[in-house]
Parts: sequence; C-alpha cells; structure tokens
Amino acid sequence: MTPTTTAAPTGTALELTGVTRAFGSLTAVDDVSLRLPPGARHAVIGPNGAGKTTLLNLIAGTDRPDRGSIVLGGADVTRTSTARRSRAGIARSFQQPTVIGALTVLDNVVLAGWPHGGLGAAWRRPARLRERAAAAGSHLEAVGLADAAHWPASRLSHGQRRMLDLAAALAGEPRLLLLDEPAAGLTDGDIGRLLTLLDSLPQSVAVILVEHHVEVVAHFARTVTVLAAGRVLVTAPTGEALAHPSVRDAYRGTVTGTAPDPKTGR
Ligand SMILES: Nc1ncnc2c1ncn2[C@@H]1O[C@H](COP(=O)(O)OP(=O)(O)OP(=O)(O)O)[C@@H](O)[C@H]1O
Repeated sequence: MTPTTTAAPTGTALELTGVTRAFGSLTAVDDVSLRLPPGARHAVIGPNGAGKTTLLNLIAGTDRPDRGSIVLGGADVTRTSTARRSRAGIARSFQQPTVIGALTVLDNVVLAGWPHGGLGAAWRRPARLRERAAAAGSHLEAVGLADAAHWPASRLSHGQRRMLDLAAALAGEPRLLLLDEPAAGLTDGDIGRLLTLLDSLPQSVAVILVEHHVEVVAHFARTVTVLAAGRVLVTAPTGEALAHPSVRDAYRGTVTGTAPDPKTGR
C-alpha cells in the first residue's frame, strides 16, 4: 500500500517493503509496506499493541526486522546501525522524552544536534559549537522554550520536556522525523503549541506521526496508515482512512480514550 500511487518526481523519502518483526509467537509488525515522498505528513494509528512503536523502532534502527527492507532516500538501511541512520537523516522523539536533567535546556539541544561519534571533537571546535548553539536557540524558540534555554532541564514540566525532546529531534536537521505520541500527557494549551510547531516543520522533512489523539492526526496528517495486530488495515488520505469502516471497528474506544460499552462492545 502506498499513499502516493506513483513515485513523486522528487523521489521517495522512505520505502518499507514487507517489513515483519515477531517476538516469539507474536508477530508485532506483519508484512508492512509503505512508501512516503519527501515532505510527507503521515500518521500511523491503531489500537494499543497494534505494532506502531515497534514499526518506529524498526525504521529508527533500534530493532531489526526479521524480513523485509527499509530504504531511506534510495539507500537500503535495513541492517545499518541507529547511529548510521541518524547520520543519514532519521530523527526521533520518544513516548518518554529523553532529556538530560542536569544539563541546561540549550545544552540538551546542542548535544542532540551534534553528529554521532563526533562529540569528543566538539570541544575543540568552538566556532562550530557556537553555530550549533545558535541553531539550538532557534529550535527552542520554535517550540516555545527560548525563555527556558538556560534552566537545568530538570526544571521543565512534562509538556515542556516533550517540546524539548522535539527541539532535540529537530537539531540534527533530519529528513525523516519519527514522532512517537508527541501529544501524550499534554494539556490542551500544549497541544495547541504542538500543532503550531508541527505546522511549521520544514517541507523538506518527511514526518511519521504515531498518535492516539485523533484530532492531532486529523489536523496534521495528509495520509494515514491504520495498523491492527501488526497488519496494515488501510493506507489512504487522512479523511478516507479515518472514515474507513475497519478503523471504526478496530479503533472504537481506543483513539478517543473512551472505553467501549461493555454491553454493545461499541
Ligand atoms: N521487546 C518486545 N518483546 C516482546 N513483545 C514485544 C516487545 N515489544 C513489543 N512487544 C509486543 O508487540 C506488540 C506491539 O507492541 P507496540 O508497542 O509496538 O504496540 P503499539 O501499537 O505501539 O502500542 P501502544 O499504542 O500501546 O504504544 C505488543 O503486543 C507488545 O506487547
């Protein structure tokens, strides 16, 4: 299944073919194929345990598929390390933000933007470090944390940590950004800020958003893949995917966070 029926003239940002990952007898990701153009705004949704995070892990390289291939911008990265994928332009935000509390907010972003394995050299290149700090400052501005730049990151609220995690993901100037439930635990105000930030992401960046908040998906995504039990139910333009009957059945009570009626199951 492909959200674009033909390869866009500008190429393909990410192509998954038959990606499969089993844990013992449980197939968490089952024969998933997907092609995204550069600048894609794609969401992956599905009930708890559908395989969404496992799929992001396989794309980011923290886990490897048993079968299938992952091609990033024309290069097969199926077996390459997380660090190499990061250098190739994949960045990720996590369900639990990865923030170093003892460092300042700004330093967290500077560190995140420094190429893997090159940190030892960072301190010998003050001009480069200043450049990175300036870039980090603009990322903090974009996520609404400019005033907190010199705070220890441990002072940040949950919502602010999520924003910092996003700024850190942007610091590497990725071409593919993987967002794992960025709206989880956010207040309505924080969600508003998140939507503004998502809207302002550069068009050169392809984004895969895993998210339970259907309003965030509807606002942001142009295309959606619905997963259930590791398998793709549908990949389609957002409106079509969210209206798909299988989404209602697989999703009712999960996306909205409301429990199904025990009598009707709906
Ligand atoms: N390392 C692992 N070992 C064993 N089982 C795993 C492992 N990682 C994930 N699973 C299982 O794989 C299935 C898919 O998990 P995954 O976390 O990818 O789902 P998800 O769609 O992201 O769920 P959620 O919305 O709750 O975050 C689940 O049944 C989960 O228990």
